[in-house]
Amino acid sequence: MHERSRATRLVVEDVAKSFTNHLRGGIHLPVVRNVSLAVKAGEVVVLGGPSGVGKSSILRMIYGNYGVETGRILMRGAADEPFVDLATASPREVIVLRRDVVGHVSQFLRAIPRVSALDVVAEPLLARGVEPATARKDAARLLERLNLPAALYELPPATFSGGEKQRVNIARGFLTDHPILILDEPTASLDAANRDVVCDLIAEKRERGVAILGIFHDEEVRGRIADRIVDVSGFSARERAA
Ligand SMILES: Nc1ncnc2c1ncn2[C@@H]1O[C@H](COP(=O)(O)OP(=O)(O)OP(=O)(O)O)[C@@H](O)[C@H]1O
Repeated sequence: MHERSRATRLVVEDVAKSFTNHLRGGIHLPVVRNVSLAVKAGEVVVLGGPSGVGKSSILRMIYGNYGVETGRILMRGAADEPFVDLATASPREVIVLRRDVVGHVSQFLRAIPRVSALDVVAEPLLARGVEPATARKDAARLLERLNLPAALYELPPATFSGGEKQRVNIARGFLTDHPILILDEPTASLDAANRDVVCDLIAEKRERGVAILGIFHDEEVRGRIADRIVDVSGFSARERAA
């Protein structure tokens, strides 16, 4: 079992994941097993290892997008709160954890038709009861920091460039103050200047005691932000190619 302290916010304990393809005669694809790691408040942990080893699958289990086969995923928002096991949480509990405890920036923005960029970013604040005018002002400030042209704020992001969509996605994930933040390659489609902004935003979250777990393929970004790299190869459930 992983060592836990008051600062621990996220614990992944003996988690396994495999996929079964029912359309292909039930082909069973083991991905990871015995995944165990912990992230403390104010710590940035990066998942490493080769393509296909299971990094994104681990993040998806932690955010509740993929079911957890075995093991536990414990999270809490503060030292004096009890841990909740996301692996066995009800859909309603998962919604509450996502609202209050765990934030997420995915690789791609899922744009909602006709909703403006500003409202896409402001939405998680509105869900937490923040005044619409305040939420939109905060959203605009963050989009400005990420160099999104103001002319785009009122437009739906569906037609934005890859990097513009990703900056809307980042702003949405960083605007709230979740105590745990899951980042799935947020800098992948960004230019150098905006990558710098995202590194600064991550450093600010860490300063404020957020526990961060992410995937970053960019070596330079890793070097700047990672307190620790966990190599997922150690949890691979596959036979190594000879
Ligand atoms: N929904 C799914 N159904 C079936 N197989 C899946 C599913 N999601 C992931 N996999 C498989 O699990 C394995 C691990 O994928 P995953 O995306 O977690 O790897 P990764 O380490 O994040 O890779 P990359 O660095 O290339 O993004 C892959 O072989 C992938 O095909």
